[in-house]
Amino acid sequence: MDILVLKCGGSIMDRLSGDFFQSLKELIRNGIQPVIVHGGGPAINSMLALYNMPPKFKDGLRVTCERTMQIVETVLSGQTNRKLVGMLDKTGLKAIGLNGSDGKCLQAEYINRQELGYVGKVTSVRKETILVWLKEGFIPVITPVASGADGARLNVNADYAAAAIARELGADRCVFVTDVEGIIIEGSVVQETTPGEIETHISSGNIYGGMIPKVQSAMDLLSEGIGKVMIVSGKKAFYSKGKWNGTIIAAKEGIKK
Ligand SMILES: Nc1ncnc2c1ncn2[C@@H]1O[C@H](COP(=O)(O)OP(=O)(O)O)[C@@H](O)[C@H]1O
Ligand SMILES: CC(=O)N[C@@H](CCC(=O)OP(=O)(O)O)C(=O)O
Repeated sequence: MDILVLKCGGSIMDRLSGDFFQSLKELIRNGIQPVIVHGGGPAINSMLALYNMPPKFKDGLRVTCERTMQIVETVLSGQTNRKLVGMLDKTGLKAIGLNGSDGKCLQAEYINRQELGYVGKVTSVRKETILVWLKEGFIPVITPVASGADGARLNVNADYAAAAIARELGADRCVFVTDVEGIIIEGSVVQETTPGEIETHISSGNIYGGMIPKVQSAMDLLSEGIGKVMIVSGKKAFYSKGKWNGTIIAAKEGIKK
């Protein structure tokens, strides 16, 4: 079974194009089984604003108090996940929404409870909860909320959640869908890059902000044997007529997309 883990970023969630869904259809026709993990940072920020709660981040992770955690779960699980499952359904694709804490699919530990509150790092993925749906021909759509050992819900960065899921499923490919066409350096989309080049671009400030958890996850996955990691845009086709569009990050040069 060829599995593709696709992370859909909050930056693009409301702007996913018809071509994006056509790409998914073509992949499925070619025997690839997608698993989707979604984000939703901007939607969480909008809901927090309604409660006059300014968003706070530390090293790219949301500082999450108990009240914020309730809002994170309400927005991600109750709105974003529903919306995405609805869009897939409308396109004629069978999808099933899962909260990461359903069936203890995602288990996590606190990263630093004092500094970040209810923020987790995935420690294990119960893959049966995902595989059971794949076998039935559904696309699992997973919200990055995990169960902590103490029963608390933990907020997990969606890029890292997608990487943990790709790793556990032994996915063939992990694709980060975002609002840019790939890694852009000096105004041009890079077609292919390697961990060595990425480290240089991070040091020079050419890769920054929300792109960092994606390339960090990519480098971790490559070192663990997931051979193909991509950054693609949700505004256009990321796969069409058997060809991939976007940046491929490969362990060494010359890996075909
Ligand atoms: N070198 C780069 N190439 C492209 N985008 C970059 C780069 N460095 C930083 N970024 C930023 O990363 C953003 C994508 O990350 P983010 O906003 O967190 O999206 P998502 O919600 O999809 O995870 C881009 O919109 C861009 O502003
Ligand atoms: C701990 C942490 O930061 N969690 C993220 C989860 C959502 C997410 O990752 O959404 P994007 O993919 O849109 O960034 C958050 O609360 O925003």
